[in-house]
Amino acid sequence: MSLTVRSVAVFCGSRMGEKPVYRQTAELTGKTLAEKNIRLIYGGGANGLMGVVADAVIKSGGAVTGVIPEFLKTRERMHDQVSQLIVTDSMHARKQIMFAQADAFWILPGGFGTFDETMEILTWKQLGQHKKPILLVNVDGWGDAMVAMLDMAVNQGFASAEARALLQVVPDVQAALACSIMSEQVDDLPVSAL
Ligand SMILES: Nc1ncnc2c1ncn2[C@@H]1O[C@H](COP(=O)(O)O)[C@@H](O)[C@H]1O
Repeated sequence: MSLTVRSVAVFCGSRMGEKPVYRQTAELTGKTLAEKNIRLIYGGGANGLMGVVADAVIKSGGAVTGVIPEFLKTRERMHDQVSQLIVTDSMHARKQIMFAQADAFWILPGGFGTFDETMEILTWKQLGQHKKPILLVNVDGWGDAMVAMLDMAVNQGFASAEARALLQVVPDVQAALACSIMSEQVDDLPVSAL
């Protein structure tokens, strides 16, 4: 992996959620990515927090790649202002492209789709398919239940502590940015130094 994070895939809700802080964090995420010249990779919709992140990147002059399956173009209101839009023929193709194009993954508040994306990218890492940083931005305790579930799997002997450490929980966007860069540098160390 190179020393520069060039792109971040953001997984988050296709709805706004209940708390104003979710929207504020989505806006800050987009602004931060644009200011750091980091391309946003995301699900390509204009709805919910996903749309808020994309709009904030665009407003701040950044680059956005949206990846949306054909069958979701209407339901998730395909964004028509992104720098690059990739329309896939399946959810699997969407996930694969998002995975391939991202240097790191940030998880913001969301629903079932966000849970699925998080678990898939974490389990791919557990299986040694990648070493990219995964940061769960625990906005106002939104991620507590998911973190508890992961910890329970370790406590009950279904996952290793090493696997649990493949996902980092951070309090805010600035910490996600810092950890993405730090993790990358650790990945760049020769194996003997780890
Ligand atoms: N099963 C799924 N795999 C991957 N992505 C999914 C799945 N179901 C929904 N999604 C997408 O995730 C985002 C966020 O969904 P929320 O349910 O609002 O968290 C959205 O783009 C879904 O298409």
